[in-house]
Amino acid sequence: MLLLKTNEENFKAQFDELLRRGHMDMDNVSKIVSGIIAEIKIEGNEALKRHIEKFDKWHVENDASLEVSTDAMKKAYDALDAKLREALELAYKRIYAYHEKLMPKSWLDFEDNGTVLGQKVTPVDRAGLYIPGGKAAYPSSLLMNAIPAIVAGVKEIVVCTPAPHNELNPLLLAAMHLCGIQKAYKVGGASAIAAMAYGTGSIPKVDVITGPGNIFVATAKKLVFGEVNIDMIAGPSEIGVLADASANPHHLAIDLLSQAEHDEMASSILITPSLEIAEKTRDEVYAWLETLERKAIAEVSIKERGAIIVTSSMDEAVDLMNQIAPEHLEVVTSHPFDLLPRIRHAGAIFMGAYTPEPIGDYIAGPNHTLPTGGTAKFYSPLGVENFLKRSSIISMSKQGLDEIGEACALLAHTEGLGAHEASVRVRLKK
Ligand SMILES: NC(=O)c1ccc[n+]([C@@H]2O[C@H](COP(=O)([O-])OP(=O)(O)OC[C@H]3O[C@@H](n4cnc5c(N)ncnc54)[C@H](O)[C@@H]3O)[C@@H](O)[C@H]2O)c1
Ligand SMILES: N[C@H](CO)Cc1c[nH]c[nH+]1
Ligand SMILES: [Zn+2]
Repeated sequence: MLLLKTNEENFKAQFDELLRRGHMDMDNVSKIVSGIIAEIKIEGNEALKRHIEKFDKWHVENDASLEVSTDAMKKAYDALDAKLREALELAYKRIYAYHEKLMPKSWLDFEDNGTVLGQKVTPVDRAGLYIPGGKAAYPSSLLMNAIPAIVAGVKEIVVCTPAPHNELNPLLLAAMHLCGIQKAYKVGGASAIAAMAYGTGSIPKVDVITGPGNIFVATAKKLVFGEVNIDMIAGPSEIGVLADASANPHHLAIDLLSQAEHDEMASSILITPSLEIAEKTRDEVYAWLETLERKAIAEVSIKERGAIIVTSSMDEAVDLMNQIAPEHLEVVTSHPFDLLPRIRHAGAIFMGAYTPEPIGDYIAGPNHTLPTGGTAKFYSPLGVENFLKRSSIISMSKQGLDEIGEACALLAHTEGLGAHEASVRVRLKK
């Protein structure tokens, strides 16, 4: 794990290199992914079956074996241990309640002259949810993607998730039952994204694709954008931590590893003005690492994309963190809310010593599908709005048209668009 100091001569070059490593280099994988997309476009299910055999290591007998039965979902739900079911349902309720608050409204505004302006909010007809499942199963991602779609009122939800060796995690199946999923397919990676973007014999074409995934998934979403809408680029997980001398290095270290264990390409960066916190946290990272089941993944991630930066002030730490724009940002300082106004770019912000990032991954309520690779500078967390679109409503009264029509006709005339001008002028009071 790199330990950098901002007062060192070559800091700027080292920081730029760190940013470059953290920001996903999609160009390298886009050739592979373009090939996969082209095969799905041309061959549909036949290409899907080949890709599943290659990447998920099972033989697909026929088209029907791509489907996950609702019966299997119900059986998994019924077989859940009572405590686990309670935990799943608590997560469902909290995520649902949070996303209900995000719901934008249709509205109409009545002007005195009889003109009515407004907006109509409508869910998309069909949404495709990608639920990752290569290195680990993500029942939590199923909740995080399905619930906003349900709250938005999407009628048809399609789920794609890889099933390595043709096996699906029972909690994932149970979560599908809880969310009332009717259409789910055992397909992963770029093939799944292409299948939902273009449609195959089995998988229907959708209007929007949401959900996180590895670099192949993130790149595929970028490449099919335009054919369908996408939520964002939500690739390998990231955590940034801002800490002062009040923080507990034992806690900071395991928080950094919580994201490193997702993927060799995950990144974890602590920025602090305290050299003591920096050094102790680095030692704690290596101590914790030995205890992890997913040590092999976390070790690569920490080695290649892990860093601790010591700054001369907290202001400088915040500035650097804004440049990184991490997916998750923990603020572990004695007065975290004092820093909030200065924090500009992060997918989700976790405030204070008792808000470990994983509480947001599973149960707090806000969405864990978040922008990565620096894209928190312009993307927001997944929300109901990703499943909705707005139509504007305009209704002019005769008086209303008389009041603003002349100005409109003049603008149209000046643009040289005579039909536009006449369409308004022909209705105006003589
Ligand atoms: N940003 C977020 O909101 C968020 C949330 C949860 C998880 N994640 C991330 O999701 C990712 C999950 O990754 P995963 O790999 O476990 O599952 P995944 O479902 O994203 O990817 C598995 C699929 O990748 C494809 N694949 C694997 N190797 C390939 C290769 N060499 N060439 C082409 N395709 C290949 C296969 O089709 C496989 O089915 C992690 O990076 C994790 O950090 C991000
Ligand atoms: N931290 C991930 C988002 O980057 C979400 C997740 C799901 N399960 C555990 N973590
Ligand atoms: Zn996580």
